[in-house]
Amino acid sequence: MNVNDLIKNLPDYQCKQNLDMINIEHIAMDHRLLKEDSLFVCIKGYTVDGHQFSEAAIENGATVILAEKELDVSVPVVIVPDTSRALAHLANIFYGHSSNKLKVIGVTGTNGKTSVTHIIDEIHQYAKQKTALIGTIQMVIDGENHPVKNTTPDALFLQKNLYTMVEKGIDVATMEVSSHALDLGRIHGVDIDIAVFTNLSQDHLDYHQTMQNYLYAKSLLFSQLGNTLEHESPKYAIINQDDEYADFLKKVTAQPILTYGVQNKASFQAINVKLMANGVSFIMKTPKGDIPIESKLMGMFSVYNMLAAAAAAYASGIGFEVIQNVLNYTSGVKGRFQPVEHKKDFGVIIDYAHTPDSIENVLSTIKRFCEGDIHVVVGCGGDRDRRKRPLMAEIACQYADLAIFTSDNPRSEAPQTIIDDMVKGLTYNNYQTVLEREDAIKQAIEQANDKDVILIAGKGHETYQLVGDKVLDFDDEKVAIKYLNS
Ligand SMILES: CC(=O)N[C@H]1[C@@H](OP(=O)(O)OP(=O)(O)OC[C@H]2O[C@@H](n3ccc(=O)[nH]c3=O)[C@H](O)[C@@H]2O)O[C@H](CO)[C@@H](O)[C@@H]1O[C@H](C)C(=O)N[C@@H](C)C(=O)N[C@H](CCC(=O)O)C(=O)O
Ligand SMILES: Nc1ncnc2c1ncn2[C@@H]1O[C@H](COP(=O)(O)OP(=O)(O)OP(=O)(O)O)[C@@H](O)[C@H]1O
Ligand SMILES: N[C@H](CCC[C@H](N)C(=O)O)C(=O)O
Ligand SMILES: [Mg+2]
Repeated sequence: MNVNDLIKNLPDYQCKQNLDMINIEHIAMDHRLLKEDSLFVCIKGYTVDGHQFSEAAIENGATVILAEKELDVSVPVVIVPDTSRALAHLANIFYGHSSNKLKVIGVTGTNGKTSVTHIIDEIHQYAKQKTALIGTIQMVIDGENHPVKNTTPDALFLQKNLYTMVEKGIDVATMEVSSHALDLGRIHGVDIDIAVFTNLSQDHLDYHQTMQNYLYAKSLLFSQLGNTLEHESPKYAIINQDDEYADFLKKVTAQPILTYGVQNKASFQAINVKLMANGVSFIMKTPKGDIPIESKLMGMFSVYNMLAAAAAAYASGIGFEVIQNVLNYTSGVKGRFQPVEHKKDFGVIIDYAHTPDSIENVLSTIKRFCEGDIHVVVGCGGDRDRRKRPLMAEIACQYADLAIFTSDNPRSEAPQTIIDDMVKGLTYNNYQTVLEREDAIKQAIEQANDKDVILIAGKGHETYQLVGDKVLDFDDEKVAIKYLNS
């Protein structure tokens, strides 16, 4: 593609060199991944400044550079005020506005994004549509799995893969949209058709500082949903009516709104909810009548996730028979309220709860059916919101009979400091601290009696422990099975 054609719509670029003869085959933001005839985009990151790699990028095949300042290099430099912002738009143009050719469903909220996106994807698959899924665990394009670094990838990775999806004939792409992604503009240029809000509670204050900023970041998904009703297919905002921020988000969007909830009247409302030891049942009131649901998923939070997914699927044009069938058979996502198979007479559940609200939801769900004691093994991530640490510990002690505080991805922090932050000011004494996660799981299992339930929280599907710069193998399920069988 000719570089002039690529950049001509950028509002505020400057370039002293002639770009007429420069055609590029690729765009790259990492000099290590460059190919011949590439545009290299210098991004000022949190760790390093990509501008320092411009020489190396030229050696690796860059024929033009997008930067935020003049560079003394041998190829033309296009200067823009913000390369990240520009990249999102250039990648969208370069990859042929692929999101316009697909149905894109974006799900945001503190908890439940992975769970809801999986149900939405299952519903579309059941309706015989070709689907793609982007989120915390992986990216899946028509059944093929690809690893991911982020819950919502950077704009370049995202646009490139939306293009691949179009090439592969994907009908609908469902993606998690994190608050970081919204704040950093990773989805600028992505034409979202259906935007779903799960809930908002405390997390990521290391990044956003205040709940107000965090809410504002989440709201961008809804304000960016289009400002008119003239679209090829109608757009929808799907909003949890029981969340305290529902009314704010409804004002943010100009698009038609479908609400869901349990406590408040909503387009999709669950009534007669029964929370059982082996699932949930409820009547789903919908714009087209009442639908009984009997699901294997556990807890009130799963009722919300199913309502959100059902509303999104309805907005996407899927019939209620399909929606009902999928809600009745879906068995959830790896590491989300996942029972560990073993022969002992107590239960072991692995769950990705890593926020105060999700820990509370999961523990209160277990409390409903547990006939013995509840033990919880939990830690808090390093280099993440410090303010959630004491809250998570407090809730663990409040709901569980025994809480074992341990490590969960300490990253650059000292594991003991994180645990100290958790227990500082705790008025409960039903806890132990065990630095090594493996020892914590072992001790929880050794202390369990018949009918007890052990919740191993925080890591869910993760198969690693991030310690300093190291990625160490660690799988809660495997470790639990090792001690359950010994
Ligand atoms: C804070 C943050 O968002 N960081 C993201 C950012 O990394 P960074 O700013 O540190 O990048 P950097 O290493 O400084 O590099 C700057 C530039 O130089 C380039 N570079 C770098 C090194 C080199 O040798 N050559 C080179 O060209 C890089 O490709 C990049 O373009 O850009 C990277 C590439 O896009 C992201 O993977 C990375 O996410 C990190 C891994 C991360 O942990 N992010 C978290 C905070 C995050 O975004 N989380 C959300 C939500 C999680 C949730 O679900 O709750 C998410 O969506 O994942
Ligand atoms: N609707 C919900 N409300 C509150 N808690 C939930 C909800 N759905 C799931 N959870 C809890 O939150 C945990 C994480 O769920 P899930 O992975 O779906 O969330 P997520 O929003 O994708 O998280 P992340 O931000 O890490 O990607 C689950 O293991 C469960 O404990
Ligand atoms: N996407 C979340 C996941 C947290 C999971 C937990 N295991 C941790 O490391 O804190 C984050 O990066 O904040
Ligand atoms: Mg997720």
